[in-house]
Amino acid sequence: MTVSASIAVGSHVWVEDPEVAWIDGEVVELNGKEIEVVCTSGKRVVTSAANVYPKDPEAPPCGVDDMTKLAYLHEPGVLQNLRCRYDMNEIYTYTGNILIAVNPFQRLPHLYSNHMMEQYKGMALGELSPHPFAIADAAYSGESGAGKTESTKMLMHYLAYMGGRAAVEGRSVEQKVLESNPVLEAFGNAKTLRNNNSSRFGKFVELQFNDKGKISGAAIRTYLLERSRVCQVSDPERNYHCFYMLCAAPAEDIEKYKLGNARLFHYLNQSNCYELDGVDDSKEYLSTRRAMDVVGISSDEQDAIFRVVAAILHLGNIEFAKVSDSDASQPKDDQSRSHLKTAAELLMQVCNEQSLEDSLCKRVMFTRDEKITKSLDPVAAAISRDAFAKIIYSRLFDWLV
Ligand SMILES: Nc1ncnc2c1ncn2[C@@H]1O[C@H](COP(=O)(O)OP(=O)(O)OP(=O)(O)O)[C@@H](O)[C@H]1O
Repeated sequence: MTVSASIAVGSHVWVEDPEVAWIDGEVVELNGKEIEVVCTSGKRVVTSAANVYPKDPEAPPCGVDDMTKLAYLHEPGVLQNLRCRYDMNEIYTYTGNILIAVNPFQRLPHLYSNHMMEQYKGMALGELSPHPFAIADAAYSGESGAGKTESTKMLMHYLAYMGGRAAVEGRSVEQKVLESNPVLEAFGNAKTLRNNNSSRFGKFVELQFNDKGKISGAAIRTYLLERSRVCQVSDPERNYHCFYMLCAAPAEDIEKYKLGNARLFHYLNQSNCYELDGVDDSKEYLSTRRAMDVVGISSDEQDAIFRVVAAILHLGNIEFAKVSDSDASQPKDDQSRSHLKTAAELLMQVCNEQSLEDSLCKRVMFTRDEKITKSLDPVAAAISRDAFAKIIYSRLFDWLV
């Protein structure tokens, strides 16, 4: 940056110095393109006007915590600011929302205590002194719909592009890695008030590279899937995408899983939202199946996955009624019985119809020397049904991951 036009006798400037990088001084003489500066060190320097930078005489002596507050954002200005702060053990400085750290070459434990974490929790960037906790907090608390998931996918695409083409049989590793996204989204994402494709779980993705810099695999860890959504959806949100996809599957699959219109299922019809703008669930079903093929989920496994999804929808439609003259409950009518039978069939080996009914309508307690079976009333049976649906969905999700 050349600012020679604004330089006059008396101007405060920065002059390059072979020993200390930049030294400040006052212009005492202008001589064509050459200027003479008396430095604060006492040294007199004659240099080209093009080689000096203006110095802000009003810059605060302790520096500023955000470089964007500097009058001049040039190299000597930036370095001077970092130095003033460093001299006061202020090793962190912002430039907008970028954090600059200067190595203090000493331990500063007071900066990283639990008390500090407590302070930064939920604070907007810039409200407190510059700190890595503030950056971590901003990254951690990116609002729903801010673009975390999409940005992660772009990053994965780029890294896969840079480190792609590892030679393996069949599909390339990077394709498998990338196609894991739509599979997880089908089962872990849902429409919320703020985001039509909101991730309802936390995710940590580790891409692994071999010694030639090619992608060799990925490890994905997920945290805390929102389970309550499986049984409870508030208008105008939706349950997890996979339920709607399966209800929009081709006719032979609908028949196989004994499904139908999403509006028929209690776990879906608590909200009036069934479709998403610009999304065709029948196409999404097929593309999720394709992504599962790419990831390496066999067709038997895919069938088992969707049987569990369908079984959950049938479970949700089982209503309970009181057995006359007792506290016990049973499926309310033929329709509920039929859903119970279908759920048991879809879950196959896991349970038969009677044991499924018992598990929903009774509670078994073990004491030291006996087993006590207690009948549940219809309200408690419905709670136990929902708990069962949530647990099998979250186990399915964990298995998929
Ligand atoms: N870079 C982008 N290009 C195009 N669309 C985007 C981009 N980032 C976000 N979007 C749109 O915004 C929506 C929300 O983004 P995204 O799902 O990434 O948010 P998020 O921060 O992960 O939210 P949540 O915490 O709810 O999962 C996306 O479904 C997409 O439609």
